[in-house]
Amino acid sequence: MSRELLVVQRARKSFQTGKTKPLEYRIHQLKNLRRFISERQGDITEAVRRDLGKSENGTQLFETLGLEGEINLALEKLSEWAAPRMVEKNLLTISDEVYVQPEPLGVVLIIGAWNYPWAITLQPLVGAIAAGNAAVIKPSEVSSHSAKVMEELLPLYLDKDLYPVVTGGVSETQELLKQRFDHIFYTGGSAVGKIVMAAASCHLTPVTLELGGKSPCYIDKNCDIRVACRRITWGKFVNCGQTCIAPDFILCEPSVQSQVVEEIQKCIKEFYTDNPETFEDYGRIINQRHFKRLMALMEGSTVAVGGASDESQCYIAPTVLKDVTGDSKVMKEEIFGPLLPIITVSGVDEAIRFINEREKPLVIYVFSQDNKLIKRVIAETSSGALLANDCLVHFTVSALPFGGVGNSGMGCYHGRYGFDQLSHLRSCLIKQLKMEGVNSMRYPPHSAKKLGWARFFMLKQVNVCRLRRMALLATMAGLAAFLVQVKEVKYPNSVQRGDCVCPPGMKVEAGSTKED
Ligand SMILES: NC(=O)c1ccc[n+]([C@@H]2O[C@H](COP(=O)([O-])OP(=O)(O)OC[C@H]3O[C@@H](n4cnc5c(N)ncnc54)[C@H](O)[C@@H]3O)[C@@H](O)[C@H]2O)c1
Ligand SMILES: CCCCCCCC=O
Repeated sequence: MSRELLVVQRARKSFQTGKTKPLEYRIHQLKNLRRFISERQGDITEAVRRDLGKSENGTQLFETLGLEGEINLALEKLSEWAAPRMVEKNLLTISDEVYVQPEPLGVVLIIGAWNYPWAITLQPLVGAIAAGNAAVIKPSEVSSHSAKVMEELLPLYLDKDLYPVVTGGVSETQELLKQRFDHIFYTGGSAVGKIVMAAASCHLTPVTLELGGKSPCYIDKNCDIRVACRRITWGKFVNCGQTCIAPDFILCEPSVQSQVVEEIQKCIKEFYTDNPETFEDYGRIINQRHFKRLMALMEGSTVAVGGASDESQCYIAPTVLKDVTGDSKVMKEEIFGPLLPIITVSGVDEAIRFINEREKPLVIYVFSQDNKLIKRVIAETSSGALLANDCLVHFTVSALPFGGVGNSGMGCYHGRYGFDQLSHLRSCLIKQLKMEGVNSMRYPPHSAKKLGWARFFMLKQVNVCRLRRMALLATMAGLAAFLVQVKEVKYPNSVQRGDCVCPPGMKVEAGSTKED
């Protein structure tokens, strides 16, 4: 019996005891997860430094801050998210109890990626715990230090049977994928995404695939190019470009290309100094395989900024490539590193065409002062998300579903979306055994008359909230009418001005009510 099978069996057995059902239990585990992050911040930071060369503050900013926010939100909203959700009814079900009851799915497999090894692996876990699931956590073997710390320390805080960490590489992941799960939440590249989905299909297990792709960034020539370039430089070179939502390439008109290059060059210097290699807030490429892949991607393109590298350090300087074309090597795959190609287009029409000829990206970025142009790009393209005049920040908005579309993924999470993604939204309808007569319209023998009634009863939607509001208004109106009558009896000579009723003894003057 494999270790992976044992772990999944243990998680399922524990889940089946029903201990994750009470919200108090989930809250307790979420609080423990929060405590893990605060008490073990040092271990986390050190692991990420060793994996990706990130600084302490950088790790807090990009790995654990968002995680804390997601936990806090789940703690605050859990009772609301988990409560029955009343829905609109039709006339046929008007007297029934009709609602959606979120319920846990069972055992979830979370497969993480290496680029933000904590945020990417533990954020789905927040949703899994909140929704009342067990979860097997498989961190990426590529960020090996983070995986080790997660394996050693997380069980000190969370229930070991319900939330086990399984480390290992491809063979361990494939062994896990043979097991039966109730949901698989995978973050990583599209090629492995297909392997995951194929494996899931054997058990008809639903999947969330958080994938990547080439996210385009269009700069309108009429925008504030200096500000645009600051935000793009930040979004691209943070974590050395190893960010799923980093702007992959720039599209702009030829007339602004050199200004864009100049501004980005200034920002690189301002953010990372003249020598990013020795600057603590500029990290490293994860490993030599990716280093070599990135160096090869540059072949055939003109370096406008940067280009320096050191293989022994897995260092590649923030680099801008100019006059790149759609056929260049760097445009053949997701870059996922600190190379920023610029492709010139004749304007927004060509930019939209260029985007639509390719796979649907995780994000489209547009920098423009023209709201109509932004809305046009929204209307004429498709992507997981669209951001105008900034980069990355949508990841921090828990109220927005985070996820891809088409080749950039399926399903979404963050905040309530994470809870819903890992819940079964169960339809519940509770009817009484009374009023059987109403049902005759749907029983055989069928007739045109019965069909007419069925049309009326089934197609008429009733908004219960509106109905309640109307009932409340009617009650208030009734009450007001009653009070007026009482007053008429008590103060027969009272004066009414506008909606103010004055008892006798009060004289009404223009703009005020005065006592005699
Ligand atoms: N959408 C998002 O939220 C998001 C976040 C981070 C990264 N990404 C994407 O992830 C990609 C980078 O990650 P990666 O793919 O290099 O990560 P990776 O190599 O760490 O792989 C991800 C996971 O898949 C497993 N895996 C790898 N090969 C496998 C195989 N043959 N069979 C079964 N399992 C296998 C690994 O063990 C790992 O746990 C980029 O495309 C990036 O855009 C997306
Ligand atoms: C504030 C930005 C955080 C970015 C996290 C991106 C996750 C995908 O790689």
